[in-house]
Amino acid sequence: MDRRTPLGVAVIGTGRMGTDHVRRIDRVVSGARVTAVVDLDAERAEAAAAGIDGCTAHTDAAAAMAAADVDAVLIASSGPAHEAALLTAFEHDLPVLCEKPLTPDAASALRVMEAELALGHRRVQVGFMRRYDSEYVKLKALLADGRLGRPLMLHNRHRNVAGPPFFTSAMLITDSVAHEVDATRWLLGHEISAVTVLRPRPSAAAPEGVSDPQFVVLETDGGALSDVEIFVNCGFGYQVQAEVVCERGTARIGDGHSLVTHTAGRWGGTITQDWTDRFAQAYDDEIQTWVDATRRGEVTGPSTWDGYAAAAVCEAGVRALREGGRVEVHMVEKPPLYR
Ligand SMILES: NC(=O)C1=CN([C@@H]2O[C@H](COP(=O)(O)OP(=O)(O)OC[C@H]3O[C@@H](n4cnc5c(N)ncnc54)[C@H](O)[C@@H]3O)[C@@H](O)[C@H]2O)C=CC1
Ligand SMILES: O=C1[C@@H](O)[C@H](O)[C@@H](O)[C@H](O)[C@H]1O
Repeated sequence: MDRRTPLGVAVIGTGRMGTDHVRRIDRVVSGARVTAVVDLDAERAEAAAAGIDGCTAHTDAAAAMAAADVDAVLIASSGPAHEAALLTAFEHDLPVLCEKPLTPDAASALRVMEAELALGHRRVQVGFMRRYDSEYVKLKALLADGRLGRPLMLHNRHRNVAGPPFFTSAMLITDSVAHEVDATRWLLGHEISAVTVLRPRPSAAAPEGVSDPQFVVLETDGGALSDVEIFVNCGFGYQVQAEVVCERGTARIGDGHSLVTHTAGRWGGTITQDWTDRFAQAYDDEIQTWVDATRRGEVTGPSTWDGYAAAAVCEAGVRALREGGRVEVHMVEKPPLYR
């Protein structure tokens, strides 16, 4: 595309994430503008379009994607709606940034991958934004330079203040641990081969019938272990921490010590309360990188394969949660397009 023309983006889904991405494209990143917004809830779509010059509001994603001023699509609808939006975007051969999860299960992720393979070129970047977080980027670089030796274990903690009311035990894995699944694969460069889920007694803050917290153990094909404490009703803050244990040392991120105060006989800092705060820089860099690559005619970042792999691992995790024991992950062979 002409480098002087901003990329026209249709944002599908204007709930919490979609509205934040609309703001980001409109006010933070360069080289793009929001030309259409879509939500099943017409009032939400209209509210998101209000005040943005030339932005139209729709309730039907297909109508928005057919518009002449739409060059690319950002999907931020709920997970089960992603597949239909992705397939429509492929019909128009439009580049897509799709929020995680790519789709909620491995079979639908595979259908999306097959449709992209039929196009013959990559079109999708999946919204695994931790790959753009400055702390995760530093950890990845440290592991890549080999100074600490081979990684043996990765300890992850993922805590939310309170899960949404519709969250089930399985969603702790498919919606939340999905991030650690991708971070583990990306940091270590391994595929995940088996999943075990252990459950302590539920917190009194967990809704009736929801297993929260959970302790998920991921085994990798490179012989490493990655464990994840997921606790979505911890009540006190939003914390995402990771510590890698290597042959010659350890490295840790996510302690949130950017400002520590000492006063009145106490010391301390603040804890972020949600992802829009903790990962603000990561979302900004993720969307800017997507816009820049799309304007160059390239697709970079987490691919449809990565979205499929995460879905397959999470599906094994949900089986392990329900049936107990260790469940192996089965995936199709990686197609050459994603190697
Ligand atoms: N990367 C990250 O850290 C985060 C990612 N997410 C992901 O972002 C996506 C959206 O999550 P939230 O904004 O929290 O949800 P939300 O429930 O606030 O918003 C979803 C919106 O999509 C709309 N929608 C549903 N089906 C639709 C369809 N077929 N066409 C058009 N609109 C449709 C709903 O009406 C709603 O307004 C999910 O995939 C979620 O997993 C959410 C939170 C953080
Ligand atoms: O993706 C996200 C949410 O969908 C999920 O529900 C939260 O647990 C995560 O922390 C957040 O990053």
